Amino acid sequence: MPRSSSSPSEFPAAATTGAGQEALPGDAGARTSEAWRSAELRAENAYVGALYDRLEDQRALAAARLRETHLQDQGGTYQARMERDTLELHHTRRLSELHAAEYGLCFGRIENADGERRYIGRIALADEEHEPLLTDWRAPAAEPFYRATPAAPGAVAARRHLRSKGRTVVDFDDDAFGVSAPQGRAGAGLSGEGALLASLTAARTGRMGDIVATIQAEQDRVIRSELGGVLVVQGGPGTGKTVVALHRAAYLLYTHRDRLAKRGVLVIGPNTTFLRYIDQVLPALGESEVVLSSIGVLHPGVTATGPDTPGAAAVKGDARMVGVLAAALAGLRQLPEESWTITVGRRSSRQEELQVGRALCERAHAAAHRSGEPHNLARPELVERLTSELALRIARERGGELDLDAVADLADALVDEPDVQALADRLWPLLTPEQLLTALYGSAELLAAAMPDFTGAERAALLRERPAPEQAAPDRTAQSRTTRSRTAPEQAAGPWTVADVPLLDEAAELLGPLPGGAGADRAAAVAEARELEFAKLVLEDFGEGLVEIDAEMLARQYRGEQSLRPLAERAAEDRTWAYGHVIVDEAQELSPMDWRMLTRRCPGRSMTIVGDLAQTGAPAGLSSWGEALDEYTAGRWRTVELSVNYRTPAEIMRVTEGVLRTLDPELGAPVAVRGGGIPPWSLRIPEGDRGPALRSAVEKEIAALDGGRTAVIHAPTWPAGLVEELAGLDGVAVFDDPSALDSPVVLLTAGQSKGLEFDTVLVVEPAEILAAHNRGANDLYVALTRATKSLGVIHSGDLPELLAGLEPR
Ligand SMILES: Nc1ncnc2c1ncn2[C@@H]1O[C@H](COP(=O)(O)OP(=O)(O)OP(=O)(O)O)[C@@H](O)[C@H]1O
Repeated sequence: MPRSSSSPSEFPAAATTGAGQEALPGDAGARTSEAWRSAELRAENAYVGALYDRLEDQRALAAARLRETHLQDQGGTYQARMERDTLELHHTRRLSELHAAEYGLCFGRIENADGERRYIGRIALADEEHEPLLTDWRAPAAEPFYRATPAAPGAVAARRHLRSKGRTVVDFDDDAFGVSAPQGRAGAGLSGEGALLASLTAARTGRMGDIVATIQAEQDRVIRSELGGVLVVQGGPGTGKTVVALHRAAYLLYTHRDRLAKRGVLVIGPNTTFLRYIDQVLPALGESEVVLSSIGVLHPGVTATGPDTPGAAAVKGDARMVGVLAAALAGLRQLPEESWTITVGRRSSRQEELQVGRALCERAHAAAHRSGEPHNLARPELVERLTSELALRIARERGGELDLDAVADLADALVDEPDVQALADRLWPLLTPEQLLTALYGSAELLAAAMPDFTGAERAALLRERPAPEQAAPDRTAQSRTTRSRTAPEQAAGPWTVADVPLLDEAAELLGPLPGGAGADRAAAVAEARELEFAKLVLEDFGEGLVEIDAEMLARQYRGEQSLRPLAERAAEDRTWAYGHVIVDEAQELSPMDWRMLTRRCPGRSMTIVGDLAQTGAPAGLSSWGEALDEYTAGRWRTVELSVNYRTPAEIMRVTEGVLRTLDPELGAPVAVRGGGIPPWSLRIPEGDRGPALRSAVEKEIAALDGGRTAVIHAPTWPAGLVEELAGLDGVAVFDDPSALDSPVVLLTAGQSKGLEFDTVLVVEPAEILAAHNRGANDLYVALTRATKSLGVIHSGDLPELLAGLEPR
């Protein structure tokens, strides 16, 4: 190990009592004495203080380099400007990484039997002779800090967790291994129990924090699992799936930066409130290039805001919708019964009327199909076939010798004839994804033709008789480029719902870009390729170390596209962006159509999928992982299970047992890591006019709260009046409110509470949550497992038998 108690240089020696000394934990007297702890604390503070000094030096250095880069001549050659911008980005990132390490810079150390020790922290620091002072938590050398257990200590003889306030170490816990290892929780495999419990019992802030100091061994195995293939992390509530997935993102970017930084890592969460809940974790770990998104905003240019009935969501999520969209598109490509009449040469003295028969139209269709291109890109083949046949016919009808060059010129001229364009629009309309979906939802006839395998009720669930144009969100720019297309409906069926988004994405695959749209111009693509080659040469000059800068990014910058913008922004607006790794949280909620969209974003199939099948609430959600994954990665996905619940106290988990049994008698709840001391309770309120009764019961509970965050969780079927009754209470925010998580009390449905946690949870009318839909029991299980401290259930009717374990008040 690099730094031992006899380490050189003026850097303070680490605390002197270590595993190499006989006095480790077994010598209880020595280890608990106040004097010994104070001396240890002083030594740790000296060491950590010096680490902060070193951090300051590094910051000053990075800031100076950044300043130097700024001061460089702003002119210069193309290459010089590229180099300067590249360096500027590099130094800016380094500086933000150093700033992110401020809080809890160093949080632990390990020691081997020879007394050699290694300090573990948020980043790596070395002294001026490049001797390591602090090991990055993601480095292989830090792994034993997380993995060592009393049963399998490996080379680790002692481990210490440091607890700090600001830059001061205020306390520490020692785990010692070997013969003198204490029994109890540490014997059960918990690492850094004191630090862990302090973090678990702290009041919630409405934002998830990082757990870098207290990652447990089973979680560390997930975090450091290899990059390739699909890793499924199944675990009950509170087992740390979300937080572990986020740490895995940071770990993967550190370990495989050359492969991942340029393509980025995408994290998918269930909704924007959830994304806000987790959005500070990665920046705190020094990572700003991870894209946080949800299904509802994954298709560029669309933000899902509309609601779906459970029936509509189930149909839209069905894998058969792939065929439905293709059939709907085919249904919009018209053919004449016999023939259509068009007039050409309207603007000249030589107007001619032409009959365009069905056979010619079919040949034009066939030509477009043969191109193998997506719909919009195939249209030129159709137009080519039409105009060349029509030109030939006109030439023949005009008589005289057939001049092939003249025929070709005539065909070219026909392309711009309004009637020919109108004909092409009927035969093969240019379409945006929004227009295709709007056409489908707006026509019972098209739904019937495109959905023969669905029931009448399923088709009716999609029908929107009265589209709401004022809420429509079509791509107006795209539409204006397609002014020739008149066949497609002009109204959109917005607002789009979350379940529409993968359908829009699928439609975009089928349709391809519009002429003139991004990606459609092949000449521009050639120019782009040339610039890309040049940018690659510039990056080669820099050598390694600037891997986070992408040649593509540089090339775009000099095309005037400001591509040194954060990766998150560039990726979010590019539908064809291929991420290096995709992490999906609450993955059990995703429909087959969602999976199709996501796997398109990850052609390399390097994915981490975390979820809990017992919590599936979505109508098209999963009952098994194979349902989603076999189609895309058959035989290439692996599963790990997390088994310890860090969130929910044992008393609350006992109450959930009945609900879990109804979901699946085979399912076992994760083991709660701690008891909470507050027995979960139930309160019956009078049935009659329950609005005011509920209001006053909830109000009383809120008034009795002792700080922290509280959730009031209700059924999704509640009438608006009842929601308003509670939302009107002092300090209560509703889920959709952007500042909901900052409010002391949030009112939300069981489905919305997924992934979140609160100090106190009040579940109101559990029977209604159970009855709300066919996955009501899953929703109730989610609601009951959100609390870190206390759970109360308020009900007017009889309490469901499943909740027999509650103590009536
Ligand atoms: N090793 C750990 N150290 C400290 N806190 C932890 C640790 N593991 C998990 N936690 C905390 O436990 C809580 C639950 O974690 P998380 O939300 O990631 O669980 P989950 O498995 O995603 O839960 P659910 O499926 O119920 O949404 C969080 O507050 C998290 O920070």
